Amino acid sequence: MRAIEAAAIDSGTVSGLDLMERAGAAVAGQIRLRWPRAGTATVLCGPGNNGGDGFVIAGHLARAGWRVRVLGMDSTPGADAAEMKRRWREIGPILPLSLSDLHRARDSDVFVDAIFGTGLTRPVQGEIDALLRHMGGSDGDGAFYRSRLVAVDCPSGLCMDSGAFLGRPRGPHPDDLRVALTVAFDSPKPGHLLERGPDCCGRLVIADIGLHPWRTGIGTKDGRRPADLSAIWPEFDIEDGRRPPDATRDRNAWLTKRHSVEGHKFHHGHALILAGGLGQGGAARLAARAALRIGAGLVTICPPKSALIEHLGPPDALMRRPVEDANALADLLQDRRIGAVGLGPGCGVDRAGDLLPAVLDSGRPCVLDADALTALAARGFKGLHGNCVLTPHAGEFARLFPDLARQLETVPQSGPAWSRLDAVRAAAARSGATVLLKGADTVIARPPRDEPDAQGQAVIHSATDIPWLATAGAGDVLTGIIAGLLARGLPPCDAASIGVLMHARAARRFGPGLTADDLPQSLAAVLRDLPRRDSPRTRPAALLEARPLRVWRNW
Ligand SMILES: NC(=O)C1=CN([C@@H]2O[C@H](COP(=O)(O)OP(=O)(O)OC[C@H]3O[C@@H](n4cnc5c(N)ncnc54)[C@H](OP(=O)(O)O)[C@@H]3O)[C@@H](O)[C@H]2O)[C@@H](O)CC1
Ligand SMILES: [K+]
Repeated sequence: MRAIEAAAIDSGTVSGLDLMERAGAAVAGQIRLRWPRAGTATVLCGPGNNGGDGFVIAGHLARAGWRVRVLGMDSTPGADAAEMKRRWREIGPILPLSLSDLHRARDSDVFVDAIFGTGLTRPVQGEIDALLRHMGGSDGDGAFYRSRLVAVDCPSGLCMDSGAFLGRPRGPHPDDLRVALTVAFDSPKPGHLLERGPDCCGRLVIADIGLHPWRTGIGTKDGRRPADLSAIWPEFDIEDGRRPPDATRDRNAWLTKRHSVEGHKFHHGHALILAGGLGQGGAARLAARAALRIGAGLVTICPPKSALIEHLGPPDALMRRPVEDANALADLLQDRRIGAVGLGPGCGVDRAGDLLPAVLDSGRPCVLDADALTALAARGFKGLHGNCVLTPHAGEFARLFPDLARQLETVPQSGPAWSRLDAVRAAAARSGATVLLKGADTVIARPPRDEPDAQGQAVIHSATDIPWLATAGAGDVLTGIIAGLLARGLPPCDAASIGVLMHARAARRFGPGLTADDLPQSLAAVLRDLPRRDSPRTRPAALLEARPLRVWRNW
């Protein structure tokens, strides 16, 4: 964000003051949309540009007839924020940013948190810490403030690179400041989407403050993007009322092609799902059904001979082929038409460990999950290659990368804090495979291509609105979706990120009461509703993602 902002200011087209004015106006506009009747507002302003935005908000609300109280600090080192402070002083006074002055403002309809934004570098301390804890609720009236709090860019104290509160143990904490509405600028930051971010930010509105030309590179001198924001924010995850970008519609057309274009089934790929011993076949069958639904032309489930009987029921579209051991699998994989392999769900650790070398030696794109990950943790990463996708949940991640998992648990003392994004990127670089760390805030990273120290592309898929997806077998379905997409020819990182997106959409579409068996069926409805190039009109409902993010323009 800093790089994009700097590129915009360097171009001479906009000044920092312009951006601050647009940012403040956007927040004031959102407040007036949510609280249409002018009331009483208390604006809490910190020392930096976040505080500068606060002075602009105060001015806009005052001109709209609100009774505005501003609590601020003596020191405002930045020139832009100092100018906005000076302009506010022409309208009204600035009271000290203290707990006692906050208590005197209990009659407010709205409290604006403009204390710290993206510039937070260390844990908040002293009087401001006490004030934030009070509003957070551990020793105050949290529910009272929460329903009235609007955060500028983020709730103060939250690190925007990680979604962790600096100076606090990872995970929910009674002191965490949670707000009703967060208005952030241009793009969501990782901290809005990871860890505590989704819960603490409340409703997240992304305000467009005119930085698009510099985000996309149109406005920069060399046409380059100053930062690759798509790395953290897949564009197809936004619902902003516009037509989806062409790339999204092309992708959607590709996803649904299997169902609309004539072609030989082998053109759509052949996925192999390896299954385990008798009585363990459900997980692999869930994966196989999902691979079929996402459009793989052929899917074969491969249990040992003794367990074949378990797979003789529906779905009839599924092919069965016994695979006794690694040699039999290596023979089978001589067939070049087999495009991808799924290994792990219900396989048993011993069998997964036995089959793993044959899968890896074949060089075939593969998804390694569940028991395959346990086997991998025991044998090490040798043989993994760029076409492998690992899909660990937190526990499996800790077994595979214990040091990275430990680092994720330490109390962050300075910003930017080590984040899930950092951890998964490091895991991808170390293992040489695409790594997908499952959770409500899923992170996917692919290994850096050339330079060993470079960071590979990464994607965050934050979906805290579908808690019912945490159900037995949901992970097995994800394995199957990704295996199906790999078989159809998608590169591993795309297969993983589109797979997670479709998986979440299927769950959202079905709603509460979901079991993993319902997911493959629900996928069909999701595919049917994808807006395509040939769609008569876009269907915003199909674009509605994780937590609805709205892009709002006011300039
Ligand atoms: N992105 C955009 O396009 C636009 C962004 N805009 C806005 O700018 C915001 C970012 O502004 P920012 O960089 O000035 O940082 P901000 O969060 O205000 O605080 C930094 C100050 O706090 C201090 N400080 C830090 N930690 C501290 C602590 N624990 N305890 C005490 N002090 C601490 C730090 O001082 P220092 O670390 O040097 O001691 C510094 O003085 C961004 O969130 C958005 O609202 C819009 O105006 C325009 C368009
Ligand atoms: K803030």
